[in-house]
Amino acid sequence: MSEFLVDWYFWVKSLHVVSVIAWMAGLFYLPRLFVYHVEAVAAGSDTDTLFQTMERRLLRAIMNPAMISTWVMGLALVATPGIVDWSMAWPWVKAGSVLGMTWFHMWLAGQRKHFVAGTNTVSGRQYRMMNEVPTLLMLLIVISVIVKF
Ligand code: HEM
Repeated sequence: MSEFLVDWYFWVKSLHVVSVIAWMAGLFYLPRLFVYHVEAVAAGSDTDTLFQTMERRLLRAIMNPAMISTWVMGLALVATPGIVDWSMAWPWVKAGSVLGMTWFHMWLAGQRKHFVAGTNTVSGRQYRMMNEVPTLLMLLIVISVIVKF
């Protein structure tokens, strides 16, 4: 198994980065959709239904598969011999940050359900502020994995 992971290292890492790009696109875009949904759309209108469809498809067709693939490829890289040195700080910073990113994904999925049920209480301003969470975590993750402090 170790030999297999070493042989496929660059392919696995390429798929990891491609999955990350798709996941991050959704993590940045879905809160923006929520901002417009809460500020400009009347509950029960045709536009409300349209936004709910866009949000459901973005989450189910892009973000969920991309998150799973990011995790699977990332854990395969962790299991590849010689890649992660747990005595350094960067793997811990990255691990904490990806757990934070996964929590943010789950939070967005929960908010989508609130829009469907008509029970959303989060304002457009709060969604704008939450939109900074993936930006900060992405900075931490990319610096960790490239600078390797
Ligand atoms: C979800 C769990 C994740 C795990 C377990 C994971 C793990 C890893 C590991 C072990 C590497 C290999 C490092 C190396 O080859 O030296 C890596 C590479 C990389 N990861 Fe992740 N990662 C995850 C999520 C993410 C996320 C969310 C991002 C971006 C926001 C990200 C961005 C990258 C990048 C850009 C690289 C390539 C770095 C390089 O080759 O220099 N990863 N990841």
